[in-house]
Amino acid sequence: MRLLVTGGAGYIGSVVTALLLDAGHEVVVLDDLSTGHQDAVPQGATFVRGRVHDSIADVLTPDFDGVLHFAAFIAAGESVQKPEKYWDNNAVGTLRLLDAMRAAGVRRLVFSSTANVYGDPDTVPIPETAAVRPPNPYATSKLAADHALTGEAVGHGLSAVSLRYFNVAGALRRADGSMIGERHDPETHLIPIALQVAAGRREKLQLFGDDYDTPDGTNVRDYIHVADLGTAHLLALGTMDGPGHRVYNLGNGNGFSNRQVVEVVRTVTGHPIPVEMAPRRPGDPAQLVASSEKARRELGWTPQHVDLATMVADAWAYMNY
Ligand SMILES: NC(=O)c1ccc[n+]([C@@H]2O[C@H](COP(=O)([O-])OP(=O)(O)OC[C@H]3O[C@@H](n4cnc5c(N)ncnc54)[C@H](O)[C@@H]3O)[C@@H](O)[C@H]2O)c1
Ligand SMILES: O=c1ccn([C@@H]2O[C@H](COP(=O)(O)OP(=O)(O)O[C@H]3O[C@H](CO)[C@H](O)[C@H](O)[C@H]3O)[C@@H](O)[C@H]2O)c(=O)[nH]1
Repeated sequence: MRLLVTGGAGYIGSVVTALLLDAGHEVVVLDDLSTGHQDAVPQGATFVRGRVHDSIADVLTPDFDGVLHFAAFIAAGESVQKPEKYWDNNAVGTLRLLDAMRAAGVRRLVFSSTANVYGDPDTVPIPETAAVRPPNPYATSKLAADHALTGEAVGHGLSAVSLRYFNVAGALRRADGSMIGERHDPETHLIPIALQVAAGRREKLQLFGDDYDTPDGTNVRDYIHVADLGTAHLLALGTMDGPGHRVYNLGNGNGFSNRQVVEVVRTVTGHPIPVEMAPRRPGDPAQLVASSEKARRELGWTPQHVDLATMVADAWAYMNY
């Protein structure tokens, strides 16, 4: 297929681009480099620098078979302080993409949604049928985009899949020995921050809140290896023929508290990780753990790297690569 990847210079988009190229697809990456890196775009992809809002109508010609839409701002905490930044980039950007797809007659779309839309769920692990209670503007902006996809499928025959990623970690090891991984600046995610402490690039890690209703009081998250996440995109693309919008949760069904994550980082790196308790970060749900039964059943998805220590080891190898 000839595919457009928005956000393909970012962490997950660059990994998925590599997997698409390895599978024989032709890939054009559209990215404004607002948080991504041009050197992260895998060799073999065509790179176009541009913002979705301004460039998508020119880039998306009718010869494309589909779009994978990763371009977004991703920091849930920041979104509480700057909601307009998230609504504009994540919700409005997706509307502009849908306009361009409609105009060009391109019908397949795989969208990066998020576990964050569930907020504080009634049941854990969380199925796709759970009530959505987005706890911050990042999550509301992503949920709005999900709803826009549903309307587009009904009104205009779009074939769309929203993949609701839980917490993505690790790095891709390619056949030639090269690696692709997470390189956010500033970094906001727990595992890479803990690894920066291990590497001596930060003095300590702040843990945001230990008074949640969880076993040790810190937030619980479900971590998924970026390579397994990438595979799900290829499987989803293979199932998209007719109109409709499907949603899949992608996680491993194992919850790790923030304290447990830090312990795994200590074990894997062999470095002490000094921790300082800090107040809660606004907009953080207490506990997010996935049920991915639907993805396993309908997409035939079977994650291969379910061990958190493997994800941390791969992220650590990438940091030292
Ligand atoms: N990282 C996670 O744990 C996680 C979890 C759930 C969902 N997601 C979703 O996955 C997607 C990718 O996340 P990531 O961690 O790779 O983030 P990232 O910041 O590494 O990548 C996003 C990329 O999109 C580009 N971009 C942003 N806005 C753009 C725009 N308007 N036009 C063109 N390019 C634009 C950035 O330059 C960057 O390269 C996002 O949509 C995010 O919401 C991520
Ligand atoms: O320095 C830090 C960084 C994070 N945390 C805590 O670690 C946990 C995980 O936080 P991350 O920022 O690593 O990840 P989030 O769970 O907030 O969100 C991530 O995963 C979501 C899906 O669950 C989203 O889609 C989002 O893009 C992505 O940032 C949270 O309890 C957070 O408060 C700390 O204690 N200290």
